[in-house]
Amino acid sequence: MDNHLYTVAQVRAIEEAACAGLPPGTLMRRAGDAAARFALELLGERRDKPVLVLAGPGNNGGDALEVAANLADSGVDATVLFQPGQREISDEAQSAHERARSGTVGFIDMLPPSGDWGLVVDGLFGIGLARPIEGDYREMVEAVNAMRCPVLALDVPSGLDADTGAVIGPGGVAVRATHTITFLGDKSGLHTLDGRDSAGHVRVEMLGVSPELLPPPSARLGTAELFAHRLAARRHNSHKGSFGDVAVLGGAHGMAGAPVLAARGALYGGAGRVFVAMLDSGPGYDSVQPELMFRTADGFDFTGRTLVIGPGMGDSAGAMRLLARALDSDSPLLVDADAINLIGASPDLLARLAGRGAPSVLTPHPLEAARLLGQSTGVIQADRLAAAREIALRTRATVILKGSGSVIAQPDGALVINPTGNAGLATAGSGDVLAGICGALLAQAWPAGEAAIGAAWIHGAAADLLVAHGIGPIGMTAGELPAAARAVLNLLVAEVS
Ligand SMILES: NC(=O)C1=CN([C@@H]2O[C@H](COP(=O)(O)OP(=O)(O)OC[C@H]3O[C@@H](n4cnc5c(N)ncnc54)[C@H](O)[C@@H]3O)[C@@H](O)[C@H]2O)[C@@H](O)CC1
Ligand SMILES: [K+]
Repeated sequence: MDNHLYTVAQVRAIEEAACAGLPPGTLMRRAGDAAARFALELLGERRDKPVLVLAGPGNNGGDALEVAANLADSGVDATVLFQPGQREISDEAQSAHERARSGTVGFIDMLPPSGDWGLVVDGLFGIGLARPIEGDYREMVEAVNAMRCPVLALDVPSGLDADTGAVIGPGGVAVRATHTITFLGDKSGLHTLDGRDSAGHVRVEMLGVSPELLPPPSARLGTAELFAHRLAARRHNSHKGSFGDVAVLGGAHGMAGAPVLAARGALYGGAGRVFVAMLDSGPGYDSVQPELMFRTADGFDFTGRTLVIGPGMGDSAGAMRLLARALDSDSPLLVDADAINLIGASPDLLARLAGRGAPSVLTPHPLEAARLLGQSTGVIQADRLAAAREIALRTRATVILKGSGSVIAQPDGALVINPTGNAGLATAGSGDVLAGICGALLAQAWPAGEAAIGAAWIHGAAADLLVAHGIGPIGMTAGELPAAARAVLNLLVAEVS
């Protein structure tokens, strides 16, 4: 399947199974063929420009040597900088080396100070990188990252952990590629944390391996197909009661903006009616969005309403009481921001969350996730998939761990990485809007898992739509997201109707 993600251990197992039925070197040759074709595509009209191929000490370097030989066979001026290590290279890489040497490939042993390359192919390290990149290799990576031309990474951008998306450190570096062709299965690390910046556009090349050899994926990449069956055109004969009520609970004194943004997210996400139940006295209405109904949280009836709790809620005793009441309710519940911090500090609130019967979604950013697990943010970011899964297991809730490549984890351990969105979302209030959109989907009776996957996808696609119209990423504001999310949602519904 297109959206399956595998761990490095799984890819190694796929390789082993595939190799068993093939003559030696077959997979490397296939990788070299596919990557050379991709390189030619990227060169396009600029085939007269020289291509620099960096080949490292392992089989990733072998792939690179195959690419160089293929490019030379196609008439491209290919130059290889081959940097073997202390150890002997594999037989396959040795054959690739001999092949490249026997043709018109040029070999250099250091990078020229300048070069007008049409493309750089990064074949320094793949899934076998075991420690931070240092010395000559580091200089090569830094030189590539300073170049302006397209960079095609083979399998994995050198320096990146293909499982976690972290730059392998301490003090490591990673290639920032414009494109990555990844072999024998897509990998989670290309899509979260530093993965998106390092990998660029990812193409998956299965090297002709039979689908029967593939294990169940360890995670999936989010796609609209994962929630498309929840998208339905609205019946003419419907009314506001048909699409559920959302109540945003939060808004301590001086913090009314966050719940209002969440409420707008819920309104544009299609909820029938949206309330803002303020902890402390706040605005009586939103002059930009007068459709929102303001109430005081004290005594507000939760019955039949989807609750979004936390935006701008603070950590007062009143906030804790309100949260306990929401957790004990039968309402679908989205827990965000300050409410997550309160749960992180209180085993009692955590137990109430884990014991809920109604759907629950948690939307922590890495710092909130760290508080929940009693860890540092560094530990969370070092393995975002593991952290999201652990929170989902402990809370029995669906979790959206926000950040580049948000990770959605279900209590049964299933993982999805959201592929939409851009750096414009790194702005105050964008998380509040996400919470509101997810609340709206819950209110429209989407199960928690699909609501979380759908909300993350739509929220990111809204930001992508804004960028496509020149609104961001720089200067994009959270207040611009709800209307864009509405456009995305209606486009999706039109596509499936
Ligand atoms: N796994 C597969 O099925 C296939 C793998 N292929 C390629 O082979 C790659 C994996 O090959 P390898 O296992 O040889 O791994 P790599 O080529 O990623 O690198 C491993 C080599 O680098 C050395 N090394 C690791 N970290 C280092 C560091 N920081 N500084 C210096 N040297 C370091 C190791 O000692 C070893 O020699 C894949 O990423 C892919 O590109 C392809 O040929 C196609 C098939
Ligand atoms: K690489």
